[in-house]
Amino acid sequence: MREKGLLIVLSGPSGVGKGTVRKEIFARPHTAFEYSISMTTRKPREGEVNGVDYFFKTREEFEGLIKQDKLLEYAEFVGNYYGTPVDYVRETLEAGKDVFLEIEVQGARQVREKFPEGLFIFLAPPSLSELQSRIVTRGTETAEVIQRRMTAAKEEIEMMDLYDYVVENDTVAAACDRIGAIVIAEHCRRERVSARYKKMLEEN
Ligand SMILES: Nc1nc2c(ncn2[C@@H]2O[C@H](COP(=O)(O)OP(=O)(O)O)[C@@H](O)[C@H]2O)c(=O)[nH]1
Ligand SMILES: Nc1ncnc2c1ncn2[C@@H]1O[C@H](COP(=O)(O)OP(=O)(O)O)[C@@H](O)[C@H]1O
Repeated sequence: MREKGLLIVLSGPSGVGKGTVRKEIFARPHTAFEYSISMTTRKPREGEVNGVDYFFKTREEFEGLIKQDKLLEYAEFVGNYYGTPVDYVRETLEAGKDVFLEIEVQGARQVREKFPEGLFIFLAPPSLSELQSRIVTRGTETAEVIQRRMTAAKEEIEMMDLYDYVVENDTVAAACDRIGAIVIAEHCRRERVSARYKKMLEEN
């Protein structure tokens, strides 16, 4: 039987650089993870494409998905719903491929309950002031939303101890290198005790 893929969850406060780091990871030539595109009720930002950045949904459509149990997890974040399509994740893991989720912390906590064997990585800012300046520099939010995101960020940072690893996003390249190294190490660690090796030993 083929090994199941690894579920990799990258989370952390808004504005820490999750999207930037994720894009860089997928731009690197040797990345073999499958990115799970989320559903959201947020309006597309300039340049965002439906089915590439997100599947953009109305509130009614999103609530329909919740009722039909089509989401592995979902959360309401700063007034919008965000959620992970469960069928895509399960099918891709069953096919033996690693799935990469980039989600906020409430969602990551729900995934932890359903997939405790997942690999949970918290992306941390070098400091709170650096976090604020990244949200401001991005320029996509109003002053009021920035303030709400900063308040949320402080609570989110308190949850970092629940993760398997904390990666500081000082530079994007270094953060991506660390995440790549963690995934390689986790594969080695898990395969050491995997069913495949146990079976080989039994057969000999
Ligand atoms: N729980 C959950 N959070 C998500 C999902 N997709 C994206 N997010 C998170 O929702 C938050 C807001 O995303 P977005 O509006 O794109 O803004 P940005 O990531 O802060 O630029 C971010 O922390 C994302 O990581 C999802 O499927 N589930
Ligand atoms: N390592 C970094 N150093 C400096 N700026 C960064 C770094 N990582 C991300 N940024 C910037 O911070 C802002 C927020 O990043 P983003 O990826 O949108 O965060 P998130 O997805 O966690 O909300 C963006 O303007 C991005 O260019």
